[in-house]
Amino acid sequence: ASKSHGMSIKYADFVDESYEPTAEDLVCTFRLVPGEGLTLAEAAGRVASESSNGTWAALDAPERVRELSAIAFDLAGDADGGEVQVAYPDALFDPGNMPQILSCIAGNILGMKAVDTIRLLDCEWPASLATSFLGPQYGPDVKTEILDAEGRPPTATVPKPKVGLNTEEHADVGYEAWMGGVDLLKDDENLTDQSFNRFDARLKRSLERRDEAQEATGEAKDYLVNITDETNVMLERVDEVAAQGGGFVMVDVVTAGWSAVQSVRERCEEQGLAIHAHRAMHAAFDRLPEHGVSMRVLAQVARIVGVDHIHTGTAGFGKLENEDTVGINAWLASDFHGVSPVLPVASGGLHPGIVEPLLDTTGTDVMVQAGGGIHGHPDGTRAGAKAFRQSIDAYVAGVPVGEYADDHPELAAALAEWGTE
Ligand SMILES: O=C(O)[C@@](O)(COP(=O)(O)O)[C@H](O)[C@H](O)COP(=O)(O)O
Ligand SMILES: [Mg+2]
Repeated sequence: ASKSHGMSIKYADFVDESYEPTAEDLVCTFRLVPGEGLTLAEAAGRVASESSNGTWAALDAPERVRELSAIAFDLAGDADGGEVQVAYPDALFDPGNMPQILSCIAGNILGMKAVDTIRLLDCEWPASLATSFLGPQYGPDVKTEILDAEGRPPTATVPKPKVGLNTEEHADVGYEAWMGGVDLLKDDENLTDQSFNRFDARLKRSLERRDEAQEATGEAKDYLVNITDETNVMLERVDEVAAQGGGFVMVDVVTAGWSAVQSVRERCEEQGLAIHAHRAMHAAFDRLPEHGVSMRVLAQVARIVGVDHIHTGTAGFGKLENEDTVGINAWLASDFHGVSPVLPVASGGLHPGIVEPLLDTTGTDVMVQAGGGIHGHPDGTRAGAKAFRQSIDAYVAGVPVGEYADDHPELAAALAEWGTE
């Protein structure tokens, strides 16, 4: 039977340099190096085609199918590489389904021979897609709606060693840190439900100690308990945290996957819990500048799906490589189709001596987390927590940290131990 629709679509049809995107388009910016023998336009056509509704063979398709095709435009560069914009009509997507959207814009195209390397750098999201998800329930409002951290960065601490403490030891570390002035105890990413520190017992005992510390300090305290596991288990744990009087859950959003995060977000809506997003494995996507998916796009996805906090790095001050912390934080706080902002989290190698340059760079609308930078304090956890809180209080008061340490011995000991770099 001969081709009947009269409309054949081939790679070249997916490029229109003069295309003007509409408000209904999802516009993605890619950095790519064309595969051998291809021009930038030829590679861009293949990217737009394969990430929307085309393939390598010329196809016969009715007009209405053609309307779902993406368009590559605004090509900047040459056969050695460049940046390409691709506009996807929102009708291509399944609103409220993040795995489907990512299967288009970050799917097979990352493995095509038509490009030597390709990186999804940024997205301009249409309101139709951005608002088809729940978005954050609290965002930065956790500072006042759940915690007593108005006008300052909330602080969190991960007990270190990362895993191995038993339930009582874990809750003790929490109590000491809370008594020292930290707002949030946080589980490490690899602490879930191991036999030496079971989830249920850890949750119950940590919240009991939290209640004691709240009583003693008069300040709201809470627990970023790691619920990451199989989705149904995570949903049960959301209910358990709410039943036990916790205000937050922590989810490793990259390893758990966006489908699971969406389900947890729905359950947290019912239970009124805030979601702390850890991002272990993000570097598999975003570390190499010429390939993968940028942390900026991962942060956009996290905001749209609806986490309240997400780790975005330490702007180069800590122990981990980070990309564009300040730019990503600015986007997480920006106006975005009425979707709530997200509170960025600075974490990884932080200690009281680098809080000042960090906040000078990021501003104070961040959460700051220190594990080693508190529990490694020469005088132990409570002194470490005090020193960390003192470095925040010094910054908010506008007093140089060295000067503040003059009459804050815990801070002085931390600066003596780790310096200010
Ligand atoms: O395991 C760790 O390394 C941490 O608990 C920090 O511990 P320290 O405070 O002891 O360094 C966090 O998981 C990282 O900060 C995550 O990286 P990011 O924030 O970049 O996602
Ligand atoms: Mg960790």
